[in-house]
Amino acid sequence: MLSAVPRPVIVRAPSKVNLHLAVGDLRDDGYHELTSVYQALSLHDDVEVRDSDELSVAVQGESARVVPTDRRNLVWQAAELLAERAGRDPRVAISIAKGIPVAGGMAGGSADAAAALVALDELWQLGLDRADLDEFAARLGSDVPFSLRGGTAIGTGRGEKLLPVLSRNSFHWVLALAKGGLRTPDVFRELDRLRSEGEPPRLGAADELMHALAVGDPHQLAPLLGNDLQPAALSLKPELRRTLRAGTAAGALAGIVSGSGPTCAFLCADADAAVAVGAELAGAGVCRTVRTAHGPVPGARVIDDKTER
Ligand SMILES: C[C@@](CO)(OP(=O)(O)O)[C@H](O)COP(=O)(O)OP(=O)(O)OC[C@H]1O[C@@H](n2ccc(N)nc2=O)[C@H](O)[C@@H]1O
Ligand SMILES: Nc1ncnc2c1ncn2[C@@H]1O[C@H](COP(=O)(O)OP(=O)(O)O)[C@@H](O)[C@H]1O
Repeated sequence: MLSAVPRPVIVRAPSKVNLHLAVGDLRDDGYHELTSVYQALSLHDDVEVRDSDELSVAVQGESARVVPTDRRNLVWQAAELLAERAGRDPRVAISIAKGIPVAGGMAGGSADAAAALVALDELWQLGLDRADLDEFAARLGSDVPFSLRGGTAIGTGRGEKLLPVLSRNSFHWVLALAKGGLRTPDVFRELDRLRSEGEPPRLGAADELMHALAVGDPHQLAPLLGNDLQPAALSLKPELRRTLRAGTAAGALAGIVSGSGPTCAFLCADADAAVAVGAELAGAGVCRTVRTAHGPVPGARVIDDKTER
């Protein structure tokens, strides 16, 4: 009798934008204390896992060339962690279809790590519960727990301690993808340098922003978006100032640098406005390429095939 070959598992994981990113002081462990309100966006990566003779990683799509395919890739580390827990060898071929810009401040690597955890739990039938997955996620990176959970959430600690945030309606975004990336540690370091020289203004509490999310009104939300890392990202990539100006000139309600950048995220009044802003921004020559997206969307989840929407 033929033994059944387990089918590959495909998991889709979202990108994120930080609607509010308040950065506190540098801790002894090298991380900064944060308050981050995350929203998961429809721009996504798909991660496929299948049984194989050895662990391997392949990457296609958005800037695939610059993504490592060895132990430096977070999906490799996720596979080793889960295999150790399951007491088995990580013999699995992992294939990543990237839609999320690499080193773009949109948590692409974290999305892939979260997707790999969910996919391998399914492939290897480990039956992990939410708490187990959260713990593995936090070991892989500060943003990975949010990539698992998705939706809209507030993160504290180094960003990994999450609580859901009530958010009504969908919000519509235009994303301006930059030429080249920014390394997250460099951006935090630049913020520390700017703070040692003077005091770039620090964000206050997120209460008003949370209220605007609960109401679901993009006009109310727009002026409340804020990111303490933005001055540092602009200091390292001054050309982003032009991108931000061009987005609001094109009709966006507001524009911010996404997380550690250099992607700029523009909040728009509705889906039609996002298409119009995207078209104008694409013609303005202020970024590498433009995408539209909406949020919130779910966290990493198994899908039947990559054509699923
Ligand atoms: C800034 C944020 C905002 O959501 O994401 P990105 O915009 O890069 O996607 C996150 O805090 C990034 O999360 P993630 O990319 O998972 O970072 P990690 O791998 O945990 O940390 C990479 C490095 O960033 C710095 N780091 C990260 C998180 C934190 N709270 N304080 C820090 O100082 C540290 O130098 C750390 O060594
Ligand atoms: N699966 C992955 N996808 C993208 N980058 C990855 C991945 N695994 C590890 N990396 C490394 O992480 C760095 C940060 O990538 P990414 O997560 O896309 O950006 P950000 O931290 O700005 O959101 C990349 O430059 C790359 O070297």
